Amino acid sequence: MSVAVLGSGSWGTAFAMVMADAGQDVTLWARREEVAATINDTRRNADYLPDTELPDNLRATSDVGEALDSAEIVVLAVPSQSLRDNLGDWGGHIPQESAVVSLMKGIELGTSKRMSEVITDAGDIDPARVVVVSGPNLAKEIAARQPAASVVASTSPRMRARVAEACATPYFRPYLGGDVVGTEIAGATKNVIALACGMASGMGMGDNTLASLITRGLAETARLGTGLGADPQTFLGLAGVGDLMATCASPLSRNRTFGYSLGQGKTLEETIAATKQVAEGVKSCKSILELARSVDVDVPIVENVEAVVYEGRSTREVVTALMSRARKLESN
Ligand SMILES: NC(=O)C1=CN([C@@H]2O[C@H](COP(=O)(O)OP(=O)(O)OC[C@H]3O[C@@H](n4cnc5c(N)ncnc54)[C@H](OP(=O)(O)O)[C@@H]3O)[C@@H](O)[C@H]2O)C=CC1
Ligand SMILES: O=C(CO)COP(=O)(O)O
Repeated sequence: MSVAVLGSGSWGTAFAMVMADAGQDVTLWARREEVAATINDTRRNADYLPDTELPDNLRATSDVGEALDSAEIVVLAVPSQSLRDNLGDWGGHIPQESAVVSLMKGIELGTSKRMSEVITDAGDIDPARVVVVSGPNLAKEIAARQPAASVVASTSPRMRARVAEACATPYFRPYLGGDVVGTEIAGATKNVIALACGMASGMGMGDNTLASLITRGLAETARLGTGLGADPQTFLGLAGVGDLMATCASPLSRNRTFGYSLGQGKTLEETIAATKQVAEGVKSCKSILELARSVDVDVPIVENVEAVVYEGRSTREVVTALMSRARKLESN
């Protein structure tokens, strides 16, 4: 199959490698010409995955028209907040019959839209063509070809089957799903919970704190998702608890690392300056909070992370705020 992957950061490159390993003919679009040239010349993405040798059936280009030409699957792997603008530039080139895959885990600022909604809006794509891939998929581990599983979700059985078939390898196992809303809410919200876990670790807190944050983080994620019409089962699966466990625990997570820096007492500005890759939760905490308020769902961990990032609250203050909330039933 002919596949275009638009975005050559950590996950775009690693997922392009997965699809090439699965036997597809893959073209990876890089916005900088020198990145495309280096990939073609050295078989490595020196900026993002320098230790990974990329297969020969993966080639790079900085010409989006060339990447998209006759693609049967178009994979989008750019930061969530730039997607709308990118689609404004690319929309006309996306082939009519292609499946359009979102790898992004974020919610758009200003509109509180999920990435599949941005794709249908800004790219003028039929929702049935959109497929979301989400799960515990830290790019560096996938690039090292360590076994992992993921959810390939779409309302269209045909489109999700096409994408799952195209990315199945001995080390990457796709599961099929129909709950696009739940899969996207799980993926975006876990980044904010990972920020909170990083903050706690940076402050020196141990495993009880992390387990409490992960468990209550899952509860508020599921509450938000079901409030938006998602299937509650999704949150117990790979895109839910699976991705939460990987991201909240791993030093490879950019969101966890960002939170850790704040927990250690670095300022927001210092932390942003030290962060070279996208940590989606930093922006999405605000859009997720707005989304939750729009459906009257309580998301206290998200709310407190947002207070640190956008309102200058200290990590100590938010620990006190979370621990002194009114008592309630665990199941509520
Ligand atoms: N990394 C991971 O482990 C995983 C990431 N994801 C999700 O995948 C998405 C992409 O993440 P990831 O690849 O890791 O991000 P990275 O930060 O590693 O790479 C971002 C990529 O987007 C490009 N880019 C940045 N700004 C723009 C813009 N305005 N227009 C077009 N391209 C732009 C960058 O180009 P340049 O190099 O020129 O700056 C780079 O190629 C995120 O939503 C993330 O949450 C999902 C699962 C796993
Ligand atoms: O989504 C991820 C793993 O599944 C990657 O998380 P980070 O963006 O925090 O690195």
